[in-house]
Amino acid sequence: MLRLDTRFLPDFPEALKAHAPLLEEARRSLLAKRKNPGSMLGFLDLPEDTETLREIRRYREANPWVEDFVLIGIGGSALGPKALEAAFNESGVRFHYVDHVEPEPVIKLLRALDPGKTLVNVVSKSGTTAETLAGFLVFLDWLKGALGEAWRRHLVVTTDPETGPLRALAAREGLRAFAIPKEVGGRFSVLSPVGLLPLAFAGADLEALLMGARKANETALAPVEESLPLKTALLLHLHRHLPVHAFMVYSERLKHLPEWFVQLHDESLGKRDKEGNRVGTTALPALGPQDQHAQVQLFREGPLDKLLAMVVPESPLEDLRIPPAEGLEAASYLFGKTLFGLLRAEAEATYQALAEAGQRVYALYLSQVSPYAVGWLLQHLMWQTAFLGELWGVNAFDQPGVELGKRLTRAFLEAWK
Ligand SMILES: O=P(O)(O)OC[C@H]1O[C@](O)(CO)[C@@H](O)[C@@H]1O
Repeated sequence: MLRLDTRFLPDFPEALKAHAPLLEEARRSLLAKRKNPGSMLGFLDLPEDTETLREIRRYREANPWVEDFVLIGIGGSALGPKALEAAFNESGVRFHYVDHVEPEPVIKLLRALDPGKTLVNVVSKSGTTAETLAGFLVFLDWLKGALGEAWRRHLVVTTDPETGPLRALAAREGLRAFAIPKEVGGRFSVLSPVGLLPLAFAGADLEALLMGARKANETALAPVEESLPLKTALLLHLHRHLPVHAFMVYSERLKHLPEWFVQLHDESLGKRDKEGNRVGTTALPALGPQDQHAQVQLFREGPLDKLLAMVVPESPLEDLRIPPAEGLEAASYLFGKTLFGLLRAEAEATYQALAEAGQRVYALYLSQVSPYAVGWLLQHLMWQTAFLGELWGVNAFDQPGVELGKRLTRAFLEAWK
Protein backbone atom coordinates (compact mmCIF):
# COMPACT_ATOMS: atom_id res chain seq x y z
CA MET A 1 0.00 0.00 0.00
CA LEU A 2 1.26 3.46 -0.92
CA ARG A 3 -0.25 6.62 0.55
CA LEU A 4 0.43 10.28 -0.18
CA ASP A 5 0.50 12.79 2.67
CA THR A 6 0.47 16.52 1.91
CA ARG A 7 -0.53 17.84 5.33
CA PHE A 8 2.22 20.49 5.26
CA LEU A 9 1.18 21.73 1.83
CA PRO A 10 -2.28 23.06 2.70
CA ASP A 11 -2.63 24.76 -0.69
CA PHE A 12 -2.32 21.45 -2.56
CA PRO A 13 -5.99 20.29 -2.67
CA GLU A 14 -7.01 23.59 -4.28
CA ALA A 15 -4.11 23.41 -6.72
CA LEU A 16 -5.14 19.87 -7.65
CA LYS A 17 -8.64 21.03 -8.51
CA ALA A 18 -7.35 23.98 -10.49
CA HIS A 19 -4.89 21.85 -12.45
CA ALA A 20 -7.16 18.87 -13.10
CA PRO A 21 -7.64 19.78 -16.80
CA LEU A 22 -3.87 20.14 -17.28
CA LEU A 23 -3.28 16.74 -15.67
CA GLU A 24 -6.03 15.09 -17.72
CA GLU A 25 -4.45 16.46 -20.86
CA ALA A 26 -0.96 15.27 -19.85
CA ARG A 27 -2.29 11.77 -19.26
CA ARG A 28 -4.32 11.78 -22.46
CA SER A 29 -1.35 12.85 -24.56
CA LEU A 30 0.94 10.30 -22.89
CA LEU A 31 -1.47 7.41 -23.41
CA ALA A 32 -2.15 8.46 -26.99
CA LYS A 33 1.50 7.68 -27.75
CA ARG A 34 1.26 4.21 -26.29
CA LYS A 35 0.89 2.33 -29.56
CA ASN A 36 3.46 4.40 -31.48
CA PRO A 37 6.63 2.44 -32.12
CA GLY A 38 9.49 4.22 -30.38
CA SER A 39 7.30 5.85 -27.72
CA MET A 40 9.11 3.68 -25.14
CA LEU A 41 6.01 3.17 -23.00
CA GLY A 42 6.56 -0.58 -22.77
CA PHE A 43 7.22 -0.28 -19.03
CA LEU A 44 3.46 0.03 -18.56
CA ASP A 45 2.97 -3.53 -19.82
CA LEU A 46 5.76 -5.25 -17.87
CA PRO A 47 3.67 -6.03 -14.77
CA GLU A 48 1.33 -8.15 -16.93
CA ASP A 49 4.09 -10.22 -18.54
CA THR A 50 3.56 -13.54 -16.78
CA GLU A 51 5.21 -15.54 -19.59
CA THR A 52 8.60 -13.91 -18.98
CA LEU A 53 8.16 -14.49 -15.27
CA ARG A 54 7.59 -18.22 -15.89
CA GLU A 55 10.64 -18.42 -18.14
CA ILE A 56 12.80 -16.74 -15.50
CA ARG A 57 11.51 -19.08 -12.80
CA ARG A 58 12.34 -22.13 -14.93
CA TYR A 59 15.84 -20.82 -15.55
CA ARG A 60 16.37 -20.20 -11.86
CA GLU A 61 15.19 -23.71 -10.98
CA ALA A 62 17.49 -25.24 -13.59
CA ASN A 63 20.49 -23.55 -11.95
CA PRO A 64 20.41 -24.34 -8.24
CA TRP A 65 24.23 -24.43 -8.06
CA VAL A 66 24.65 -20.64 -8.15
CA GLU A 67 26.26 -19.19 -5.02
CA ASP A 68 27.61 -15.94 -6.47
CA PHE A 69 25.78 -13.77 -8.98
CA VAL A 70 27.84 -11.16 -10.82
CA LEU A 71 25.78 -8.49 -12.57
CA ILE A 72 27.73 -6.52 -15.16
CA GLY A 73 25.77 -3.46 -16.26
CA ILE A 74 25.48 0.25 -15.54
CA GLY A 75 22.80 2.91 -15.07
CA GLY A 76 19.35 1.46 -15.69
CA SER A 77 20.92 -1.94 -16.23
CA ALA A 78 22.16 -2.13 -12.64
CA LEU A 79 20.49 0.40 -10.34
CA GLY A 80 17.06 -1.28 -10.20
CA PRO A 81 18.28 -4.81 -9.41
CA LYS A 82 20.78 -3.38 -6.93
CA ALA A 83 18.02 -1.49 -5.08
CA LEU A 84 15.63 -4.44 -4.99
CA GLU A 85 18.12 -7.19 -4.24
CA ALA A 86 19.45 -5.24 -1.24
CA ALA A 87 15.89 -5.18 0.10
CA PHE A 88 14.66 -8.65 -0.76
CA ASN A 89 17.52 -11.12 -0.86
CA GLU A 90 16.12 -14.19 0.90
CA SER A 91 18.25 -16.86 -0.77
CA GLY A 92 21.72 -16.10 0.54
CA VAL A 93 23.12 -15.98 -3.02
CA ARG A 94 25.87 -13.34 -2.93
CA PHE A 95 25.48 -10.50 -5.42
CA HIS A 96 28.29 -8.46 -6.92
CA TYR A 97 27.79 -5.45 -9.18
CA VAL A 98 30.35 -4.54 -11.77
CA ASP A 99 28.90 -1.13 -12.60
CA HIS A 100 32.24 0.63 -12.71
CA VAL A 101 35.63 0.20 -14.33
CA GLU A 102 37.96 0.59 -11.39
CA PRO A 103 40.48 -2.24 -11.70
CA GLU A 104 41.21 -2.93 -8.02
CA PRO A 105 37.68 -3.98 -6.99
CA VAL A 106 37.36 -6.10 -10.15
CA ILE A 107 40.64 -7.89 -9.39
CA LYS A 108 39.62 -8.40 -5.77
CA LEU A 109 36.30 -9.88 -6.89
CA LEU A 110 37.89 -12.21 -9.43
CA ARG A 111 40.28 -13.48 -6.76
CA ALA A 112 37.46 -14.14 -4.30
CA LEU A 113 35.02 -15.92 -6.64
CA ASP A 114 34.82 -19.63 -7.36
CA PRO A 115 34.03 -19.73 -11.11
CA GLY A 116 32.31 -23.10 -10.76
CA LYS A 117 29.70 -21.55 -8.46
CA THR A 118 29.40 -18.18 -10.19
CA LEU A 119 26.78 -17.00 -12.66
CA VAL A 120 27.69 -13.90 -14.69
CA ASN A 121 24.79 -11.84 -15.98
CA VAL A 122 25.74 -9.20 -18.53
CA VAL A 123 22.98 -6.60 -18.84
CA SER A 124 22.82 -3.96 -21.53
CA LYS A 125 19.89 -2.80 -23.62
CA SER A 126 22.10 -1.41 -26.36
CA GLY A 127 24.88 -3.97 -25.99
CA THR A 128 27.34 -1.18 -26.73
CA THR A 129 28.02 0.47 -23.35
CA ALA A 130 31.78 0.77 -22.85
CA GLU A 131 31.90 0.06 -19.11
CA THR A 132 29.68 -3.00 -19.48
CA LEU A 133 31.56 -4.41 -22.46
CA ALA A 134 34.90 -3.91 -20.71
CA GLY A 135 33.71 -5.74 -17.59
CA PHE A 136 32.13 -8.44 -19.71
CA LEU A 137 35.31 -9.07 -21.70
CA VAL A 138 37.28 -9.47 -18.47
CA PHE A 139 34.76 -11.95 -17.01
CA LEU A 140 34.35 -13.84 -20.29
CA ASP A 141 38.08 -14.42 -20.44
CA TRP A 142 38.09 -15.48 -16.78
CA LEU A 143 35.23 -17.97 -17.27
CA LYS A 144 36.81 -19.48 -20.38
CA GLY A 145 40.19 -19.77 -18.69
CA ALA A 146 38.76 -21.41 -15.58
CA LEU A 147 36.00 -23.59 -17.01
CA GLY A 148 36.92 -24.44 -20.60
CA GLU A 149 33.89 -25.46 -22.66
CA ALA A 150 31.62 -25.25 -19.62
CA TRP A 151 31.84 -21.42 -19.59
CA ARG A 152 28.55 -21.02 -21.45
CA ARG A 153 26.51 -22.36 -18.57
CA HIS A 154 27.93 -19.64 -16.34
CA LEU A 155 26.89 -16.73 -18.51
CA VAL A 156 23.45 -15.26 -19.11
CA VAL A 157 22.77 -12.25 -21.28
CA THR A 158 20.02 -9.65 -20.84
CA THR A 159 19.74 -7.37 -23.85
CA ASP A 160 17.64 -6.13 -26.77
CA PRO A 161 15.43 -8.86 -28.27
CA GLU A 162 16.95 -8.54 -31.74
CA THR A 163 19.76 -6.08 -32.18
CA GLY A 164 23.15 -5.20 -30.69
CA PRO A 165 26.47 -7.00 -30.23
CA LEU A 166 25.40 -8.96 -27.15
CA ARG A 167 22.33 -10.37 -28.89
CA ALA A 168 24.51 -11.37 -31.84
CA LEU A 169 27.07 -13.01 -29.54
CA ALA A 170 24.37 -14.90 -27.67
CA ALA A 171 22.97 -16.22 -30.96
CA ARG A 172 26.39 -17.23 -32.29
CA GLU A 173 27.46 -19.00 -29.09
CA GLY A 174 24.07 -20.44 -28.16
CA LEU A 175 24.04 -18.54 -24.87
CA ARG A 176 21.02 -18.23 -22.67
CA ALA A 177 19.60 -14.75 -23.26
CA PHE A 178 16.65 -12.79 -21.91
CA ALA A 179 15.06 -9.88 -23.72
CA ILE A 180 14.54 -6.28 -22.64
CA PRO A 181 11.50 -5.43 -24.77
CA LYS A 182 12.15 -2.97 -27.60
CA GLU A 183 9.80 -0.41 -26.08
CA VAL A 184 11.45 -0.45 -22.65
CA GLY A 185 14.34 1.93 -21.95
CA GLY A 186 17.12 1.23 -19.43
CA ARG A 187 15.89 3.37 -16.55
CA PHE A 188 12.34 2.01 -16.97
CA SER A 189 13.47 -1.63 -17.15
CA VAL A 190 13.58 -2.75 -13.52
CA LEU A 191 10.48 -4.94 -13.90
CA SER A 192 11.79 -6.60 -17.09
CA PRO A 193 14.38 -9.44 -16.94
CA VAL A 194 16.89 -6.72 -15.98
CA GLY A 195 15.48 -6.82 -12.44
CA LEU A 196 13.46 -10.05 -12.41
CA LEU A 197 16.30 -12.41 -13.30
CA PRO A 198 18.66 -11.36 -10.48
CA LEU A 199 15.71 -11.16 -8.11
CA ALA A 200 14.71 -14.73 -8.94
CA PHE A 201 18.19 -15.80 -7.79
CA ALA A 202 17.75 -13.62 -4.70
CA GLY A 203 14.58 -15.56 -3.89
CA ALA A 204 12.37 -12.46 -3.89
CA ASP A 205 8.61 -12.68 -4.25
CA LEU A 206 8.33 -11.62 -7.90
CA GLU A 207 4.56 -12.16 -8.07
CA ALA A 208 4.01 -9.68 -5.26
CA LEU A 209 6.39 -7.17 -6.84
CA LEU A 210 4.49 -7.26 -10.12
CA MET A 211 1.15 -7.22 -8.35
CA GLY A 212 2.20 -3.98 -6.64
CA ALA A 213 3.22 -2.54 -10.01
CA ARG A 214 -0.19 -3.46 -11.43
CA LYS A 215 -1.76 -1.51 -8.58
CA ALA A 216 0.33 1.51 -9.59
CA ASN A 217 -1.00 1.15 -13.14
CA GLU A 218 -4.52 1.13 -11.76
CA THR A 219 -4.02 4.28 -9.70
CA ALA A 220 -2.32 6.04 -12.62
CA LEU A 221 -5.48 5.60 -14.68
CA ALA A 222 -7.89 6.55 -11.86
CA PRO A 223 -9.79 9.87 -11.82
CA VAL A 224 -7.39 12.78 -11.22
CA GLU A 225 -8.25 13.26 -7.55
CA GLU A 226 -7.44 9.58 -6.87
CA SER A 227 -4.51 9.22 -9.24
CA LEU A 228 -1.41 9.03 -7.08
CA PRO A 229 1.18 9.53 -9.85
CA LEU A 230 -0.74 12.46 -11.34
CA LYS A 231 -0.81 14.02 -7.88
CA THR A 232 2.90 13.62 -7.19
CA ALA A 233 3.70 14.74 -10.75
CA LEU A 234 1.68 17.88 -10.00
CA LEU A 235 3.61 18.42 -6.77
CA LEU A 236 6.86 18.36 -8.72
CA HIS A 237 5.36 20.51 -11.47
CA LEU A 238 4.15 23.17 -9.03
CA HIS A 239 7.61 23.31 -7.47
CA ARG A 240 9.65 23.23 -10.67
CA HIS A 241 11.10 26.66 -9.80
CA LEU A 242 12.90 24.99 -6.86
CA PRO A 243 16.12 23.56 -8.27
CA VAL A 244 16.48 20.59 -5.91
CA HIS A 245 14.19 17.62 -5.40
CA ALA A 246 15.39 15.70 -2.35
CA PHE A 247 14.27 12.06 -2.25
CA MET A 248 14.71 10.80 1.28
CA VAL A 249 14.01 7.17 2.12
CA TYR A 250 13.64 5.93 5.70
CA SER A 251 14.72 2.35 5.16
CA GLU A 252 18.10 0.69 5.34
CA ARG A 253 16.84 -2.10 3.10
CA LEU A 254 15.94 0.50 0.47
CA LYS A 255 19.23 2.33 0.79
CA HIS A 256 19.98 2.04 -2.94
CA LEU A 257 16.52 3.18 -4.03
CA PRO A 258 17.43 6.90 -4.09
CA GLU A 259 20.26 6.14 -6.57
CA TRP A 260 17.77 4.42 -8.87
CA PHE A 261 15.42 7.39 -8.55
CA VAL A 262 18.18 9.87 -9.33
CA GLN A 263 18.81 8.29 -12.73
CA LEU A 264 15.09 7.96 -13.44
CA HIS A 265 14.39 11.60 -12.64
CA ASP A 266 17.54 13.35 -13.82
CA GLU A 267 18.20 11.46 -17.05
CA SER A 268 14.52 11.54 -18.04
CA LEU A 269 13.71 15.15 -17.30
CA GLY A 270 16.92 17.17 -17.40
CA LYS A 271 16.97 18.32 -21.00
CA ARG A 272 15.92 20.95 -23.53
CA ASP A 273 12.21 21.42 -24.09
CA LYS A 274 10.60 22.00 -27.49
CA GLU A 275 11.57 25.70 -27.41
CA GLY A 276 15.14 24.87 -26.51
CA ASN A 277 14.86 25.96 -22.87
CA ARG A 278 16.86 24.04 -20.30
CA VAL A 279 14.41 22.12 -18.10
CA GLY A 280 14.72 19.92 -15.04
CA THR A 281 15.26 19.73 -11.32
CA THR A 282 18.14 17.97 -9.59
CA ALA A 283 17.21 14.87 -7.62
CA LEU A 284 19.17 14.68 -4.40
CA PRO A 285 19.42 11.23 -2.79
CA ALA A 286 19.02 11.06 0.99
CA LEU A 287 18.63 8.28 3.52
CA GLY A 288 17.03 8.36 6.93
CA PRO A 289 18.16 8.35 9.63
CA GLN A 290 21.78 8.58 8.45
CA ASP A 291 21.33 11.85 6.58
CA GLN A 292 19.73 13.46 9.63
CA HIS A 293 23.34 13.53 10.75
CA ALA A 294 24.66 14.77 7.42
CA GLN A 295 22.16 16.72 5.28
CA VAL A 296 19.31 17.75 7.55
CA GLN A 297 21.23 20.73 8.94
CA LEU A 298 21.32 22.11 5.38
CA PHE A 299 17.68 21.17 4.79
CA ARG A 300 16.68 23.03 7.99
CA GLU A 301 18.76 26.18 7.75
CA GLY A 302 20.17 26.29 4.24
CA PRO A 303 18.40 27.74 1.21
CA LEU A 304 14.68 27.13 0.73
CA ASP A 305 15.38 25.77 -2.73
CA LYS A 306 14.01 22.25 -2.36
CA LEU A 307 10.97 20.09 -2.75
CA LEU A 308 11.43 17.12 -0.44
CA ALA A 309 9.76 13.74 -0.82
CA MET A 310 10.03 11.47 2.21
CA VAL A 311 9.41 7.76 1.72
CA VAL A 312 8.48 6.26 5.08
CA PRO A 313 7.41 2.71 5.99
CA GLU A 314 4.42 2.52 8.33
CA SER A 315 5.09 -0.88 9.86
CA PRO A 316 7.98 -3.35 10.13
CA LEU A 317 7.98 -7.00 9.07
CA GLU A 318 9.68 -7.74 12.39
CA ASP A 319 10.69 -5.48 15.23
CA LEU A 320 13.23 -5.48 18.02
CA ARG A 321 12.72 -4.10 21.50
CA ILE A 322 15.43 -1.86 22.92
CA PRO A 323 16.46 -3.36 26.28
CA PRO A 324 17.22 -1.25 29.33
CA ALA A 325 20.68 -1.16 30.92
CA GLU A 326 21.74 0.05 34.32
CA GLY A 327 24.14 2.95 34.40
CA LEU A 328 22.96 4.38 31.09
CA GLU A 329 20.16 6.65 32.30
CA ALA A 330 20.85 9.04 29.43
CA ALA A 331 19.27 6.43 27.18
CA SER A 332 16.27 5.68 29.43
CA TYR A 333 13.84 7.32 27.00
CA LEU A 334 14.71 4.47 24.62
CA PHE A 335 14.27 1.62 27.11
CA GLY A 336 11.39 -0.65 26.14
CA LYS A 337 10.74 1.17 22.86
CA THR A 338 11.37 -0.63 19.56
CA LEU A 339 13.85 0.06 16.78
CA PHE A 340 11.00 0.61 14.35
CA GLY A 341 9.30 2.95 16.83
CA LEU A 342 12.47 5.03 16.87
CA LEU A 343 12.69 5.01 13.07
CA ARG A 344 9.08 6.19 12.72
CA ALA A 345 9.56 8.87 15.39
CA GLU A 346 12.66 10.15 13.63
CA ALA A 347 10.96 10.25 10.25
CA GLU A 348 7.99 12.10 11.71
CA ALA A 349 10.22 14.52 13.61
CA THR A 350 12.27 15.29 10.50
CA TYR A 351 9.11 15.73 8.41
CA GLN A 352 7.72 18.26 10.89
CA ALA A 353 11.05 20.02 11.43
CA LEU A 354 11.55 20.52 7.70
CA ALA A 355 8.03 21.82 7.19
CA GLU A 356 8.46 24.16 10.15
CA ALA A 357 11.66 25.47 8.54
CA GLY A 358 9.68 26.52 5.48
CA GLN A 359 10.78 23.72 3.16
CA ARG A 360 8.18 22.29 0.83
CA VAL A 361 7.81 18.66 1.87
CA TYR A 362 5.43 15.74 1.40
CA ALA A 363 5.49 12.08 2.42
CA LEU A 364 4.85 8.82 0.62
CA TYR A 365 3.94 6.23 3.21
CA LEU A 366 4.67 2.58 2.40
CA SER A 367 2.56 0.12 4.39
CA GLN A 368 5.73 -2.02 4.73
CA VAL A 369 9.00 -2.56 2.94
CA SER A 370 7.43 -5.51 1.13
CA PRO A 371 7.80 -6.56 -2.52
CA TYR A 372 4.18 -5.54 -3.12
CA ALA A 373 4.54 -2.02 -1.73
CA VAL A 374 7.94 -1.46 -3.31
CA GLY A 375 6.75 -2.76 -6.71
CA TRP A 376 3.93 -0.24 -6.42
CA LEU A 377 6.35 2.55 -5.47
CA LEU A 378 8.74 1.87 -8.37
CA GLN A 379 6.01 1.76 -10.99
CA HIS A 380 4.44 4.84 -9.40
CA LEU A 381 7.69 6.77 -9.79
CA MET A 382 8.02 5.68 -13.42
CA TRP A 383 4.50 6.96 -14.12
CA GLN A 384 5.31 10.19 -12.28
CA THR A 385 8.35 10.68 -14.51
CA ALA A 386 6.42 9.95 -17.70
CA PHE A 387 3.70 12.44 -16.69
CA LEU A 388 6.32 15.07 -15.92
CA GLY A 389 7.79 14.58 -19.38
CA GLU A 390 4.40 15.64 -20.77
CA LEU A 391 4.01 18.54 -18.35
CA TRP A 392 7.51 19.87 -19.05
CA GLY A 393 7.43 19.28 -22.80
CA VAL A 394 10.44 16.97 -22.90
CA ASN A 395 10.95 13.44 -24.15
CA ALA A 396 11.38 11.50 -20.90
CA PHE A 397 12.73 8.47 -22.75
CA ASP A 398 15.86 9.65 -24.54
CA GLN A 399 19.24 10.86 -23.26
CA PRO A 400 20.96 12.89 -26.00
CA GLY A 401 23.11 14.67 -23.42
CA VAL A 402 25.25 11.64 -22.62
CA GLU A 403 26.38 10.92 -26.17
CA LEU A 404 29.19 13.48 -26.48
CA GLY A 405 30.95 12.08 -23.39
CA LYS A 406 30.80 8.59 -24.91
CA ARG A 407 32.26 9.79 -28.23
CA LEU A 408 35.05 11.70 -26.49
CA THR A 409 35.94 8.68 -24.35
CA ARG A 410 36.43 6.61 -27.49
CA ALA A 411 38.50 9.37 -29.09
CA PHE A 412 40.75 9.58 -26.01
CA LEU A 413 41.23 5.81 -25.90
CA GLU A 414 42.23 5.80 -29.55
CA ALA A 415 44.53 8.82 -29.17
CA TRP A 416 46.24 7.34 -26.10
CA LYS A 417 47.04 3.92 -27.49
O1 LIG B 1 21.68 -0.76 -20.93
P1 LIG B 1 22.72 -0.01 -21.66
O2 LIG B 1 22.40 0.15 -23.10
O3 LIG B 1 24.08 -0.63 -21.46
O4 LIG B 1 22.78 1.45 -21.07
C1 LIG B 1 23.19 1.71 -19.77
C2 LIG B 1 22.81 3.12 -19.38
O5 LIG B 1 23.47 4.05 -20.23
C3 LIG B 1 22.57 5.07 -20.66
O6 LIG B 1 22.19 4.78 -21.95
C4 LIG B 1 23.19 6.44 -20.70
O7 LIG B 1 23.68 6.83 -19.48
C5 LIG B 1 21.39 4.92 -19.69
O8 LIG B 1 20.22 5.48 -20.18
C6 LIG B 1 21.34 3.44 -19.53
O9 LIG B 1 20.57 3.02 -18.44
